[in-house]
Amino acid sequence: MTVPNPLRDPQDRRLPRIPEPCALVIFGVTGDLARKKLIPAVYDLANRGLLPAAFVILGFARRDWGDGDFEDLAREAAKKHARTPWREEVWTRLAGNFKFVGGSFDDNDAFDTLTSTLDDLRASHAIQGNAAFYFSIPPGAFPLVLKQLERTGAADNTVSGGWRRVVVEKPFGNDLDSARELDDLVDDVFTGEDVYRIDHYLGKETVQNILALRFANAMFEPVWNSNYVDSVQITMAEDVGIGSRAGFYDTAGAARDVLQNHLLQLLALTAMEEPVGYSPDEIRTEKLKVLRAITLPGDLENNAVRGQYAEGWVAGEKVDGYLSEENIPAGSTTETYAAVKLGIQNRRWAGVPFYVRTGKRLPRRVTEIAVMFKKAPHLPFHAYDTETLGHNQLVIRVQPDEGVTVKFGSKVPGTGMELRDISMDFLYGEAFTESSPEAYERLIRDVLIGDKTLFPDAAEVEASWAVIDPLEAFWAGRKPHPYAAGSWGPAAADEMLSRDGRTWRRA
Ligand SMILES: NC(=O)C1=CN([C@@H]2O[C@H](COP(=O)(O)OP(=O)(O)OC[C@H]3O[C@@H](n4cnc5c(N)ncnc54)[C@H](OP(=O)(O)O)[C@@H]3O)[C@@H](O)[C@H]2O)C=CC1
Ligand SMILES: O=C1O[C@H](COP(=O)(O)O)[C@@H](O)[C@H](O)[C@H]1O
Repeated sequence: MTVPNPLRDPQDRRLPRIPEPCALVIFGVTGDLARKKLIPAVYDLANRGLLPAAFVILGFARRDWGDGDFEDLAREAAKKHARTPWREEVWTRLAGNFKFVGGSFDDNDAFDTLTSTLDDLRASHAIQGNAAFYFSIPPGAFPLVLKQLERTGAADNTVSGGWRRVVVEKPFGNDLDSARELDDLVDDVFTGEDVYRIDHYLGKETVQNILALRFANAMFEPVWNSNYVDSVQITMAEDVGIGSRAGFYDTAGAARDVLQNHLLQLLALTAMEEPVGYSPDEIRTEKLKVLRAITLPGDLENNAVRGQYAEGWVAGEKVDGYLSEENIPAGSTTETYAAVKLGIQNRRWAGVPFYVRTGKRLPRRVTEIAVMFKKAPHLPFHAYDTETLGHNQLVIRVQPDEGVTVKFGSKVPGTGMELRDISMDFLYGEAFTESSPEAYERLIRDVLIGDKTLFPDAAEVEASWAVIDPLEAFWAGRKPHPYAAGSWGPAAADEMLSRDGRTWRRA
């Protein structure tokens, strides 16, 4: 046992901390994310007893609503999407704490009303001046809402007498330049330490477990490098299409929507060095070194593939192609699939390709990180006995079958010496009685208690755009490869790996 160093591990994380009295202000409270994730997460926190006794949830949207209308929407959303069981008594306690302000982002009166509502709550000692502003709104509206919060003084924690924090959804910017502009603006309006750039993948239990797996054990780290690893495959596949998000999605595409953030964060956690301690700064320092060391191959023509789904069949159901989705402009060349080979220029990973792919309308929803090991340098068996042996694999199954799989060769029972690959599985559902909190539940609580460990900082976001920008520039003006909905993406993505003598793992 050593004396704890408060810089390396600033808090005892075994005990759940209850936030101070506060308000959570959600902009875009009628939207998809707020209804499916944020409001249910607030209910789950209440259900687990992790909200302060004095807590107000304040919704803002373009509706002529009273507090009761908002409460009705929230109840329906929580009942439908919460992870924890429905308990009427929990809802009853939460229910009196809903407030609603209606208006558009360019409506000064609405923001004045919002600010005076927060002032009244502080004056009545309901929230002690503490408030977190959650931007669950189209990314293009971030600057306007920031300016409104600046104009009204609502962002100013010296005036409010408590803390004022802001949670900015992804994508943070549209490229490196716009991310920098947004960084400047958000740091002007709030102080840097009060800005939470959210990437909900970091709130997933299985993603946090990457560091535990790698650094709490002795057996993985010695082989976690280019001496033993042949390649790494990171897959984020979705069976859904773009749903009702055409307006946002068509301006973004798969690379900006998830590659720039979720997938590069998964890559950073997989490839980073051991942090000095489990504190926000130490972890970000190591992730940032990886993000800055990422390179795109010179030959992008053969190593970066973008695709767009055409009509097809998913889970036995005929579905439209992207171009027939509601509100998608005719002839759109936005990609719904992206696959790219990345390198990491450091001693640990030089020469190891990281193949990263994501797509909508693929056969099933699965996110995983597969570390593919090199083949054994020599086998003392006959070649015909080992025909079915592949690479050893360690697969971190992020979702939906949360767990870890290790794949290795084993003797087939019998008198001969035939070898075959087998799998050893760790399943969360079998190993733990505790249920995983939903990512947003974890992250909202972190915002309210002021823990930034799981939030990327400006430098990480900028380093990620520096990877994506040249890719987008290369793709500009090129048509994506069509792929049938329900397939694993364009043939060009398979060819990309086969040129390297590899195949995609069947996820
Ligand atoms: N949906 C998802 O699965 C995920 C979304 N995100 C991010 O979350 C954010 C929100 O996404 P999502 O919920 O899907 O978006 P939606 O389009 O479903 O919702 C947007 C919300 O913003 C409101 N809004 C838009 N314009 C204005 C305006 N001028 N004035 C007032 N309110 C306005 C809408 O209100 P109104 O009802 O009046 O139109 C609505 O409540 C985005 O940044 C997205 O990238 C991140 C991860 C996942
Ligand atoms: O951020 C986003 O993530 C969702 C997928 O999230 P998951 O937790 O269900 O894996 C994706 O559908 C959406 O396009 C993207 O904006």
